[in-house]
Amino acid sequence: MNIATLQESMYKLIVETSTNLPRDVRRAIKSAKERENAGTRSAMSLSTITQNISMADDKVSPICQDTGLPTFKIKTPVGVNQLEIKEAIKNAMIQATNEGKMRPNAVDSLTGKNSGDNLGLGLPVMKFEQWDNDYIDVRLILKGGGCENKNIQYSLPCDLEGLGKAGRDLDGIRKCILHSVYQAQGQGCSAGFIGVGIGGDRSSGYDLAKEQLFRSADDVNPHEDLRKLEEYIMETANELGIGTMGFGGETTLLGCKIGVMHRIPASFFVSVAYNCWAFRRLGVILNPETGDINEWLYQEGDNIDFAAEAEKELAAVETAAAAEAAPAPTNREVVLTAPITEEQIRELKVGDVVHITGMMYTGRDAIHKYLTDHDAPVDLNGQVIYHCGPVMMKDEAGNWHVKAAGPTTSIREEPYQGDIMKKFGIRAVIGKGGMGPKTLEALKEHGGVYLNAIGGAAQYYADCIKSVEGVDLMEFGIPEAMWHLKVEGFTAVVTMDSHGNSLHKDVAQTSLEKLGQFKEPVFN
Ligand SMILES: O=C(O)C[C@H](O)C(=O)O
Ligand code: SF4
Repeated sequence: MNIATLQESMYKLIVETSTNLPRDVRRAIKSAKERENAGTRSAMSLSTITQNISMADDKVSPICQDTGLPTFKIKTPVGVNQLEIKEAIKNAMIQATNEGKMRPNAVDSLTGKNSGDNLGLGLPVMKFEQWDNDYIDVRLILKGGGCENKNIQYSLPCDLEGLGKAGRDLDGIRKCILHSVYQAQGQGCSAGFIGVGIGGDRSSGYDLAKEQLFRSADDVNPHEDLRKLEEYIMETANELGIGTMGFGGETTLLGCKIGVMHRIPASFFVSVAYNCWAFRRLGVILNPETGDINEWLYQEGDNIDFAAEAEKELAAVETAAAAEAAPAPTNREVVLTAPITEEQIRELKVGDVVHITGMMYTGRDAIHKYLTDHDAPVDLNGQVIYHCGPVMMKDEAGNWHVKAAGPTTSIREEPYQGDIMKKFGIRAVIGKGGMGPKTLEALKEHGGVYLNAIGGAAQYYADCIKSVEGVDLMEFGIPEAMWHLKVEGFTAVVTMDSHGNSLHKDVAQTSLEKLGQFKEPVFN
Protein backbone atom coordinates (compact mmCIF):
# COMPACT_ATOMS: atom_id res chain seq x y z
CA MET A 1 0.00 0.00 0.00
CA ASN A 2 1.11 3.56 -0.65
CA ILE A 3 1.66 4.98 2.85
CA ALA A 4 1.29 8.63 1.82
CA THR A 5 -2.00 7.91 0.02
CA LEU A 6 -3.30 5.89 2.93
CA GLN A 7 -2.46 8.70 5.34
CA GLU A 8 -4.17 11.24 3.10
CA SER A 9 -7.28 9.03 3.00
CA MET A 10 -7.33 8.78 6.79
CA TYR A 11 -6.85 12.54 7.09
CA LYS A 12 -9.85 13.10 4.80
CA LEU A 13 -11.94 10.70 6.87
CA ILE A 14 -11.06 12.52 10.11
CA VAL A 15 -11.72 15.99 8.68
CA GLU A 16 -15.00 15.01 7.04
CA THR A 17 -16.22 13.29 10.20
CA SER A 18 -15.43 16.29 12.38
CA THR A 19 -16.82 18.94 10.05
CA ASN A 20 -19.55 17.45 7.88
CA LEU A 21 -22.57 15.91 9.57
CA PRO A 22 -23.77 12.68 7.85
CA ARG A 23 -26.83 12.76 5.62
CA ASP A 24 -28.99 10.47 7.78
CA VAL A 25 -28.31 12.64 10.83
CA ARG A 26 -29.19 15.81 8.91
CA ARG A 27 -32.48 14.30 7.82
CA ALA A 28 -33.36 13.35 11.40
CA ILE A 29 -32.60 16.90 12.58
CA LYS A 30 -34.64 18.39 9.76
CA SER A 31 -37.72 16.38 10.66
CA ALA A 32 -37.27 17.27 14.34
CA LYS A 33 -37.23 20.91 13.35
CA GLU A 34 -40.41 20.52 11.37
CA ARG A 35 -42.17 19.01 14.38
CA GLU A 36 -41.40 21.90 16.76
CA ASN A 37 -43.82 24.78 17.03
CA ALA A 38 -42.48 28.05 15.67
CA GLY A 39 -41.24 30.51 18.28
CA THR A 40 -40.60 27.94 21.03
CA ARG A 41 -37.19 27.63 22.69
CA SER A 42 -36.71 24.22 21.11
CA ALA A 43 -37.46 25.57 17.63
CA MET A 44 -35.04 28.45 18.13
CA SER A 45 -32.34 26.08 19.41
CA LEU A 46 -32.81 23.83 16.41
CA SER A 47 -32.37 26.84 14.13
CA THR A 48 -29.09 27.62 15.87
CA ILE A 49 -28.06 23.98 15.46
CA THR A 50 -28.84 23.88 11.74
CA GLN A 51 -27.10 27.23 11.23
CA ASN A 52 -24.09 25.77 13.02
CA ILE A 53 -24.09 22.71 10.76
CA SER A 54 -23.98 24.99 7.70
CA MET A 55 -21.20 27.11 9.16
CA ALA A 56 -19.12 23.98 9.81
CA ASP A 57 -19.73 22.97 6.17
CA ASP A 58 -18.59 26.34 4.84
CA LYS A 59 -15.54 26.72 7.04
CA VAL A 60 -14.57 23.05 7.08
CA SER A 61 -14.31 23.49 10.86
CA PRO A 62 -15.41 21.24 13.73
CA ILE A 63 -19.20 21.02 14.16
CA CYS A 64 -18.63 20.79 17.91
CA GLN A 65 -15.47 21.81 19.80
CA ASP A 66 -15.45 18.45 21.55
CA THR A 67 -14.11 16.28 18.77
CA GLY A 68 -14.59 13.35 21.09
CA LEU A 69 -12.77 10.12 21.64
CA PRO A 70 -11.89 8.98 18.13
CA THR A 71 -12.84 5.35 17.59
CA PHE A 72 -11.90 3.63 14.34
CA LYS A 73 -13.40 0.30 13.25
CA ILE A 74 -11.36 -1.27 10.51
CA LYS A 75 -12.05 -4.38 8.47
CA THR A 76 -9.26 -5.71 6.27
CA PRO A 77 -8.82 -8.57 3.79
CA VAL A 78 -6.34 -11.28 4.74
CA GLY A 79 -2.79 -10.14 4.04
CA VAL A 80 -3.25 -6.39 4.60
CA ASN A 81 -0.66 -4.89 6.93
CA GLN A 82 -2.67 -3.53 9.88
CA LEU A 83 0.39 -1.88 11.44
CA GLU A 84 0.67 0.40 8.41
CA ILE A 85 -2.94 1.44 8.85
CA LYS A 86 -2.34 2.20 12.54
CA GLU A 87 0.63 4.35 11.69
CA ALA A 88 -1.28 6.20 8.96
CA ILE A 89 -4.18 6.92 11.34
CA LYS A 90 -1.85 8.28 14.01
CA ASN A 91 -0.04 10.57 11.56
CA ALA A 92 -3.31 11.75 10.05
CA MET A 93 -4.59 12.49 13.55
CA ILE A 94 -1.56 14.65 14.34
CA GLN A 95 -2.05 16.55 11.09
CA ALA A 96 -5.79 17.10 11.67
CA THR A 97 -5.07 18.34 15.21
CA ASN A 98 -2.34 20.74 14.03
CA GLU A 99 -4.76 22.18 11.50
CA GLY A 100 -7.54 22.83 14.03
CA LYS A 101 -9.86 20.14 12.65
CA MET A 102 -9.60 18.20 15.91
CA ARG A 103 -9.28 19.58 19.45
CA PRO A 104 -6.28 18.21 21.35
CA ASN A 105 -8.37 15.87 23.46
CA ALA A 106 -6.04 13.20 24.86
CA VAL A 107 -5.44 13.79 28.57
CA ASP A 108 -3.15 11.74 30.81
CA SER A 109 -5.58 10.28 33.33
CA LEU A 110 -3.06 10.43 36.18
CA THR A 111 -1.20 13.72 35.60
CA GLY A 112 -3.93 15.62 33.72
CA LYS A 113 -1.43 16.58 31.02
CA ASN A 114 -2.85 17.02 27.53
CA SER A 115 -0.65 15.28 24.95
CA GLY A 116 -1.49 18.04 22.45
CA ASP A 117 -1.81 15.78 19.41
CA ASN A 118 -4.70 13.43 20.23
CA LEU A 119 -2.35 10.49 20.71
CA GLY A 120 -2.01 8.80 24.07
CA LEU A 121 -2.19 5.51 25.91
CA GLY A 122 -4.88 3.55 24.08
CA LEU A 123 -5.83 6.54 21.88
CA PRO A 124 -7.07 6.80 19.25
CA VAL A 125 -9.09 3.62 19.68
CA MET A 126 -8.55 1.31 16.69
CA LYS A 127 -10.42 -1.97 16.42
CA PHE A 128 -9.40 -4.34 13.65
CA GLU A 129 -11.24 -7.26 12.19
CA GLN A 130 -10.38 -9.50 9.24
CA TRP A 131 -12.96 -10.33 6.62
CA ASP A 132 -13.51 -12.17 3.33
CA ASN A 133 -14.09 -9.08 1.19
CA ASP A 134 -11.29 -7.75 -1.01
CA TYR A 135 -11.48 -4.16 0.20
CA ILE A 136 -10.79 -2.23 3.40
CA ASP A 137 -13.68 -0.68 5.36
CA VAL A 138 -12.75 2.08 7.82
CA ARG A 139 -15.37 3.73 9.99
CA LEU A 140 -14.85 6.52 12.46
CA ILE A 141 -17.01 7.86 15.26
CA LEU A 142 -16.16 11.05 17.16
CA LYS A 143 -18.29 10.78 20.27
CA GLY A 144 -18.06 13.70 22.65
CA GLY A 145 -17.68 13.59 26.41
CA GLY A 146 -20.97 15.15 27.41
CA CYS A 147 -23.03 12.46 25.73
CA GLU A 148 -20.58 9.71 26.68
CA ASN A 149 -21.12 10.67 30.33
CA LYS A 150 -24.81 9.97 29.80
CA ASN A 151 -24.28 6.36 28.75
CA ILE A 152 -25.88 4.02 31.23
CA GLN A 153 -25.88 0.31 31.96
CA TYR A 154 -28.71 -1.51 33.70
CA SER A 155 -28.46 -4.85 35.41
CA LEU A 156 -31.83 -6.60 35.38
CA PRO A 157 -33.88 -7.01 37.46
CA CYS A 158 -33.92 -3.51 38.86
CA ASP A 159 -36.15 -0.74 40.16
CA LEU A 160 -36.38 2.34 38.00
CA GLU A 161 -37.38 5.85 39.00
CA GLY A 162 -40.83 6.54 37.56
CA LEU A 163 -41.22 3.08 36.01
CA GLY A 164 -40.98 0.67 38.92
CA LYS A 165 -39.74 -2.89 38.56
CA ALA A 166 -37.95 -3.91 35.40
CA GLY A 167 -37.72 -7.68 35.02
CA ARG A 168 -35.57 -9.96 32.89
CA ASP A 169 -37.78 -9.78 29.81
CA LEU A 170 -38.59 -7.60 26.83
CA ASP A 171 -40.75 -5.31 28.93
CA GLY A 172 -37.96 -4.84 31.46
CA ILE A 173 -35.66 -3.93 28.58
CA ARG A 174 -38.26 -1.45 27.31
CA LYS A 175 -38.31 0.27 30.70
CA CYS A 176 -34.51 0.54 30.86
CA ILE A 177 -34.32 2.15 27.43
CA LEU A 178 -37.03 4.70 28.23
CA HIS A 179 -35.33 5.48 31.51
CA SER A 180 -32.00 6.01 29.75
CA VAL A 181 -33.51 8.81 27.67
CA TYR A 182 -35.15 10.39 30.71
CA GLN A 183 -31.96 10.34 32.80
CA ALA A 184 -29.94 12.05 30.05
CA GLN A 185 -32.28 15.08 30.14
CA GLY A 186 -30.66 17.81 28.03
CA GLN A 187 -27.15 17.21 29.32
CA GLY A 188 -25.95 15.11 26.41
CA CYS A 189 -27.12 17.81 23.95
CA SER A 190 -30.52 16.38 23.14
CA ALA A 191 -32.17 15.51 20.90
CA GLY A 192 -29.94 12.46 20.81
CA PHE A 193 -29.47 9.07 19.23
CA ILE A 194 -29.19 5.91 21.29
CA GLY A 195 -27.48 2.63 20.58
CA VAL A 196 -28.65 -0.19 22.84
CA GLY A 197 -26.93 -3.50 23.55
CA ILE A 198 -28.97 -6.26 25.19
CA GLY A 199 -26.99 -9.04 26.85
CA GLY A 200 -23.27 -9.76 26.95
CA ASP A 201 -21.18 -8.72 29.94
CA ARG A 202 -20.45 -5.17 31.07
CA SER A 203 -17.82 -4.51 28.38
CA SER A 204 -19.24 -6.48 25.43
CA GLY A 205 -22.68 -5.04 26.22
CA TYR A 206 -21.38 -1.50 25.84
CA ASP A 207 -19.45 -2.50 22.70
CA LEU A 208 -22.65 -3.84 21.20
CA ALA A 209 -24.48 -0.63 22.15
CA LYS A 210 -21.82 1.49 20.45
CA GLU A 211 -21.81 -0.79 17.43
CA GLN A 212 -25.49 0.16 16.90
CA LEU A 213 -24.40 3.77 16.40
CA PHE A 214 -22.74 2.65 13.18
CA ARG A 215 -26.11 1.64 11.75
CA SER A 216 -27.75 4.10 9.41
CA ALA A 217 -30.33 6.21 11.25
CA ASP A 218 -33.10 5.12 8.89
CA ASP A 219 -32.41 1.39 8.51
CA VAL A 220 -34.99 -1.17 9.66
CA ASN A 221 -34.06 -3.74 12.28
CA PRO A 222 -34.34 -7.24 10.72
CA HIS A 223 -35.26 -8.70 14.11
CA GLU A 224 -39.05 -8.27 14.43
CA ASP A 225 -39.19 -7.84 18.23
CA LEU A 226 -36.38 -5.33 18.15
CA ARG A 227 -37.93 -3.47 15.23
CA LYS A 228 -41.13 -3.08 17.25
CA LEU A 229 -39.18 -2.01 20.31
CA GLU A 230 -37.21 0.58 18.34
CA GLU A 231 -40.44 1.96 16.93
CA TYR A 232 -42.11 2.04 20.34
CA ILE A 233 -39.12 3.82 21.94
CA MET A 234 -39.02 6.45 19.20
CA GLU A 235 -42.67 7.27 19.73
CA THR A 236 -42.71 7.10 23.49
CA ALA A 237 -39.44 8.83 24.27
CA ASN A 238 -40.62 11.76 22.20
CA GLU A 239 -43.57 12.13 24.55
CA LEU A 240 -41.29 12.85 27.50
CA GLY A 241 -41.16 16.55 26.61
CA ILE A 242 -37.45 17.01 27.30
CA GLY A 243 -36.81 18.58 23.89
CA THR A 244 -33.75 20.19 22.38
CA MET A 245 -31.13 20.95 25.05
CA GLY A 246 -33.69 19.99 27.71
CA PHE A 247 -35.69 23.14 27.03
CA GLY A 248 -38.93 21.17 26.67
CA GLY A 249 -40.34 20.30 23.25
CA GLU A 250 -41.62 17.70 20.85
CA THR A 251 -38.40 15.90 19.94
CA THR A 252 -36.17 14.29 22.53
CA LEU A 253 -34.87 11.32 20.57
CA LEU A 254 -33.68 11.31 16.96
CA GLY A 255 -32.83 7.64 16.60
CA CYS A 256 -32.91 4.33 18.48
CA LYS A 257 -30.99 1.24 17.35
CA ILE A 258 -31.05 -1.96 19.36
CA GLY A 259 -28.82 -5.02 19.10
CA VAL A 260 -28.87 -8.29 21.01
CA MET A 261 -26.33 -10.93 22.00
CA HIS A 262 -26.39 -13.92 24.33
CA ARG A 263 -25.63 -13.56 28.02
CA ILE A 264 -24.69 -15.89 30.84
CA PRO A 265 -27.41 -17.10 33.23
CA ALA A 266 -26.52 -14.84 36.15
CA SER A 267 -26.13 -11.57 34.20
CA PHE A 268 -28.66 -9.55 32.26
CA PHE A 269 -27.32 -6.19 31.10
CA VAL A 270 -29.00 -3.51 29.04
CA SER A 271 -26.32 -1.04 27.93
CA VAL A 272 -27.16 2.30 26.35
CA ALA A 273 -24.74 4.51 24.41
CA TYR A 274 -26.13 8.02 24.16
CA ASN A 275 -25.01 10.22 21.31
CA CYS A 276 -25.74 13.94 21.02
CA TRP A 277 -27.34 15.51 17.94
CA ALA A 278 -23.77 16.20 16.73
CA PHE A 279 -23.58 12.56 15.76
CA ARG A 280 -20.31 12.43 13.88
CA ARG A 281 -19.61 9.11 12.25
CA LEU A 282 -18.55 8.36 8.73
CA GLY A 283 -16.77 5.64 6.82
CA VAL A 284 -14.78 4.91 3.69
CA ILE A 285 -14.02 1.95 1.47
CA LEU A 286 -10.31 1.82 0.64
CA ASN A 287 -8.48 0.20 -2.21
CA PRO A 288 -6.09 -2.22 -0.44
CA GLU A 289 -3.46 -1.86 -3.18
CA THR A 290 -3.22 1.92 -3.25
CA GLY A 291 -4.86 3.17 -0.02
CA ASP A 292 -7.16 5.45 -2.07
CA ILE A 293 -10.75 6.12 -1.09
CA ASN A 294 -13.05 4.20 -3.46
CA GLU A 295 -16.29 5.17 -1.80
CA TRP A 296 -17.74 7.18 1.09
CA LEU A 297 -20.25 5.43 3.34
CA TYR A 298 -23.51 6.80 4.81
CA GLN A 299 -24.21 8.69 1.58
CA GLU A 300 -27.65 7.25 0.84
CA GLY A 301 -30.67 9.51 0.42
CA ASP A 302 -31.01 13.27 0.21
CA ASN A 303 -28.36 15.54 1.56
CA ILE A 304 -29.90 18.47 3.38
CA ASP A 305 -28.30 21.83 2.79
CA PHE A 306 -29.44 23.74 5.85
CA ALA A 307 -28.33 27.09 4.41
CA ALA A 308 -30.69 26.62 1.44
CA GLU A 309 -33.44 25.43 3.84
CA ALA A 310 -32.99 28.59 5.92
CA GLU A 311 -33.43 30.78 2.84
CA LYS A 312 -36.65 28.96 1.96
CA GLU A 313 -37.91 29.40 5.53
CA LEU A 314 -37.08 33.08 5.50
CA ALA A 315 -38.98 33.57 2.26
CA ALA A 316 -41.98 31.73 3.75
CA VAL A 317 -41.85 33.86 6.93
CA GLU A 318 -41.68 37.05 4.86
CA THR A 319 -44.73 36.04 2.86
CA ALA A 320 -46.58 35.10 6.05
CA ALA A 321 -45.55 38.38 7.66
CA ALA A 322 -46.86 40.30 4.68
CA ALA A 323 -50.18 38.48 4.87
CA GLU A 324 -50.69 38.94 8.60
CA ALA A 325 -48.89 40.99 11.23
CA ALA A 326 -45.67 39.35 12.42
CA PRO A 327 -46.16 37.58 15.79
CA ALA A 328 -44.83 39.55 18.76
CA PRO A 329 -41.64 38.07 20.25
CA THR A 330 -42.54 35.99 23.30
CA ASN A 331 -39.25 36.32 25.16
CA ARG A 332 -37.77 39.39 26.75
CA GLU A 333 -34.39 40.24 25.24
CA VAL A 334 -31.64 41.85 27.35
CA VAL A 335 -28.16 43.09 26.41
CA LEU A 336 -25.48 42.65 29.08
CA THR A 337 -21.92 43.89 29.25
CA ALA A 338 -19.57 42.91 32.08
CA PRO A 339 -18.99 44.08 34.77
CA ILE A 340 -22.60 43.25 35.57
CA THR A 341 -24.27 44.54 38.74
CA GLU A 342 -26.33 42.52 41.18
CA GLU A 343 -29.31 44.73 40.32
CA GLN A 344 -29.08 43.83 36.62
CA ILE A 345 -28.96 40.14 37.53
CA ARG A 346 -31.95 40.33 39.86
CA GLU A 347 -34.02 41.69 36.99
CA LEU A 348 -33.45 38.57 34.89
CA LYS A 349 -36.02 35.78 34.86
CA VAL A 350 -36.05 32.27 33.43
CA GLY A 351 -36.91 32.51 29.73
CA ASP A 352 -35.20 35.85 29.09
CA VAL A 353 -32.86 35.86 26.13
CA VAL A 354 -29.54 37.53 26.92
CA HIS A 355 -27.06 38.97 24.40
CA ILE A 356 -23.63 39.43 25.86
CA THR A 357 -21.15 41.93 24.52
CA GLY A 358 -17.71 42.51 26.02
CA MET A 359 -15.52 40.12 27.97
CA MET A 360 -16.06 36.59 29.18
CA TYR A 361 -13.61 34.07 30.65
CA THR A 362 -13.63 30.36 30.00
CA GLY A 363 -13.43 27.98 32.91
CA ARG A 364 -14.19 24.31 33.06
CA ASP A 365 -13.15 21.40 35.26
CA ALA A 366 -9.49 22.23 35.94
CA ILE A 367 -10.16 25.96 36.47
CA HIS A 368 -13.04 25.36 38.88
CA LYS A 369 -10.93 23.05 40.99
CA TYR A 370 -8.02 25.50 40.85
CA LEU A 371 -10.14 28.50 41.87
CA THR A 372 -11.34 26.80 45.04
CA ASP A 373 -7.91 27.14 46.63
CA HIS A 374 -6.10 29.79 44.55
CA ASP A 375 -6.63 33.42 43.62
CA ALA A 376 -8.07 34.11 40.20
CA PRO A 377 -5.52 35.21 37.56
CA VAL A 378 -7.87 38.12 36.64
CA ASP A 379 -10.41 40.19 38.55
CA LEU A 380 -13.66 38.25 38.14
CA ASN A 381 -15.86 40.69 40.01
CA GLY A 382 -19.07 41.19 38.03
CA GLN A 383 -17.72 38.99 35.24
CA VAL A 384 -19.06 36.15 33.13
CA ILE A 385 -17.63 32.62 33.21
CA TYR A 386 -18.12 30.47 30.14
CA HIS A 387 -18.02 26.69 30.61
CA CYS A 388 -16.14 26.04 27.40
CA GLY A 389 -13.07 24.22 26.14
CA PRO A 390 -12.44 25.73 22.72
CA VAL A 391 -10.44 24.59 19.70
CA MET A 392 -7.69 27.22 19.31
CA MET A 393 -4.98 27.90 16.74
CA LYS A 394 -1.94 30.14 17.02
CA ASP A 395 -0.91 32.10 13.91
CA GLU A 396 2.66 32.85 12.88
CA ALA A 397 2.62 36.16 14.74
CA GLY A 398 1.76 34.28 17.94
CA ASN A 399 -1.90 35.39 18.11
CA TRP A 400 -4.61 32.95 19.10
CA HIS A 401 -7.73 32.34 17.01
CA VAL A 402 -10.90 30.54 18.03
CA LYS A 403 -11.79 27.66 15.74
CA ALA A 404 -14.76 26.23 17.66
CA ALA A 405 -16.23 27.25 21.01
CA GLY A 406 -19.55 25.82 22.19
CA PRO A 407 -20.48 25.22 25.84
CA THR A 408 -19.60 22.16 27.90
CA THR A 409 -21.87 20.33 30.37
CA SER A 410 -22.15 22.52 33.45
CA ILE A 411 -23.31 19.97 36.00
CA ARG A 412 -19.73 18.73 36.44
CA GLU A 413 -18.96 22.04 38.18
CA GLU A 414 -21.87 21.67 40.62
CA PRO A 415 -19.62 20.95 43.62
CA TYR A 416 -17.62 24.18 43.03
CA GLN A 417 -19.80 26.69 41.21
CA GLY A 418 -21.75 28.38 44.00
CA ASP A 419 -18.70 28.88 46.23
CA ILE A 420 -16.62 30.24 43.37
CA MET A 421 -19.28 32.71 42.31
CA LYS A 422 -19.47 34.06 45.83
CA LYS A 423 -15.70 34.05 46.41
CA PHE A 424 -14.91 36.08 43.27
CA GLY A 425 -18.14 38.03 42.73
CA ILE A 426 -18.93 36.32 39.41
CA ARG A 427 -22.42 37.29 38.22
CA ALA A 428 -23.16 34.96 35.34
CA VAL A 429 -22.14 31.53 34.18
CA ILE A 430 -22.83 30.23 30.72
CA GLY A 431 -22.92 26.54 29.96
CA LYS A 432 -25.35 23.86 28.94
CA GLY A 433 -27.57 21.26 30.53
CA GLY A 434 -28.19 23.28 33.68
CA MET A 435 -26.93 22.95 37.24
CA GLY A 436 -28.28 21.55 40.48
CA PRO A 437 -29.77 22.73 43.79
CA LYS A 438 -26.48 23.93 45.31
CA THR A 439 -25.87 26.37 42.46
CA LEU A 440 -29.53 27.43 42.37
CA GLU A 441 -29.31 28.34 46.05
CA ALA A 442 -26.07 30.28 45.49
CA LEU A 443 -27.61 32.21 42.57
CA LYS A 444 -30.40 33.30 44.90
CA GLU A 445 -28.17 34.22 47.80
CA HIS A 446 -25.45 35.99 45.85
CA GLY A 447 -27.39 37.40 42.90
CA GLY A 448 -26.24 35.27 39.99
CA VAL A 449 -27.67 33.84 36.83
CA TYR A 450 -27.16 30.67 34.79
CA LEU A 451 -27.34 31.08 31.04
CA ASN A 452 -27.85 28.13 28.73
CA ALA A 453 -26.08 28.21 25.39
CA ILE A 454 -26.80 25.67 22.66
CA GLY A 455 -24.55 22.65 23.09
CA GLY A 456 -22.56 21.68 20.03
CA ALA A 457 -23.09 25.03 18.30
CA ALA A 458 -19.35 25.59 18.26
CA GLN A 459 -19.15 27.49 14.97
CA TYR A 460 -22.11 29.67 15.81
CA TYR A 461 -20.47 30.81 19.05
CA ALA A 462 -16.95 31.03 17.60
CA ASP A 463 -18.42 33.60 15.23
CA CYS A 464 -19.50 35.79 18.19
CA ILE A 465 -15.96 35.83 19.57
CA LYS A 466 -14.24 38.86 18.12
CA SER A 467 -10.82 38.51 19.72
CA VAL A 468 -8.75 36.54 22.19
CA GLU A 469 -7.41 39.06 24.70
CA GLY A 470 -5.28 36.68 26.72
CA VAL A 471 -4.97 33.29 28.30
CA ASP A 472 -4.06 32.00 31.76
CA LEU A 473 -3.24 28.58 33.16
CA MET A 474 -2.15 27.14 29.83
CA GLU A 475 -0.47 24.38 31.80
CA PHE A 476 -3.92 22.76 31.97
CA GLY A 477 -3.92 22.37 28.17
CA ILE A 478 -5.93 24.19 25.50
CA PRO A 479 -9.45 23.01 26.44
CA GLU A 480 -8.94 23.59 30.18
CA ALA A 481 -7.06 26.93 30.14
CA MET A 482 -8.73 30.23 31.06
CA TRP A 483 -9.24 32.10 27.78
CA HIS A 484 -10.12 35.80 27.86
CA LEU A 485 -12.62 36.29 25.08
CA LYS A 486 -14.11 39.48 23.70
CA VAL A 487 -17.57 38.74 22.34
CA GLU A 488 -20.33 40.52 20.48
CA GLY A 489 -23.97 39.43 20.58
CA PHE A 490 -23.29 36.13 22.30
CA THR A 491 -26.83 34.79 22.82
CA ALA A 492 -27.98 32.49 25.61
CA VAL A 493 -31.20 31.86 27.53
CA VAL A 494 -31.71 32.36 31.27
CA THR A 495 -32.60 28.90 32.54
CA MET A 496 -31.78 29.46 36.24
CA ASP A 497 -32.39 32.84 37.85
CA SER A 498 -31.72 34.54 41.18
CA HIS A 499 -35.29 33.97 42.35
CA GLY A 500 -35.02 30.22 42.76
CA ASN A 501 -36.45 29.31 39.34
CA SER A 502 -34.86 26.60 37.23
CA LEU A 503 -36.16 25.42 33.88
CA HIS A 504 -34.02 22.29 34.31
CA LYS A 505 -35.68 21.42 37.61
CA ASP A 506 -39.12 21.93 36.02
CA VAL A 507 -38.39 19.84 32.92
CA ALA A 508 -36.86 17.06 35.05
CA GLN A 509 -40.03 16.95 37.11
CA THR A 510 -42.55 17.06 34.26
CA SER A 511 -40.59 14.47 32.26
CA LEU A 512 -40.54 12.18 35.30
CA GLU A 513 -44.32 12.48 35.54
CA LYS A 514 -44.63 11.64 31.85
CA LEU A 515 -42.24 8.71 32.24
CA GLY A 516 -44.58 7.35 34.93
CA GLN A 517 -47.32 7.04 32.32
CA PHE A 518 -45.36 4.23 30.67
CA LYS A 519 -45.19 2.07 33.78
CA GLU A 520 -47.72 -0.54 32.64
CA PRO A 521 -46.44 -3.57 30.68
CA VAL A 522 -46.45 -3.24 26.90
CA PHE A 523 -44.53 -6.22 25.56
CA ASN A 524 -45.62 -9.08 27.81
O1 LIG B 1 -15.70 18.85 26.20
C1 LIG B 1 -16.51 19.62 25.69
O2 LIG B 1 -16.16 20.67 25.14
C2 LIG B 1 -17.99 19.36 25.71
C3 LIG B 1 -18.45 18.02 26.12
O3 LIG B 1 -18.63 17.18 25.03
C4 LIG B 1 -19.76 18.12 26.80
O4 LIG B 1 -20.78 17.81 26.19
O5 LIG B 1 -19.77 18.51 27.96
S1 SF4 C 1 -20.93 19.53 23.59
FE1 SF4 C 1 -22.81 18.46 23.09
S2 SF4 C 1 -22.71 18.26 20.88
FE2 SF4 C 1 -20.63 18.59 21.60
S3 SF4 C 1 -19.79 16.57 21.99
FE3 SF4 C 1 -20.60 17.35 23.93
S4 SF4 C 1 -22.60 16.39 23.98
FE4 SF4 C 1 -21.97 16.36 21.82
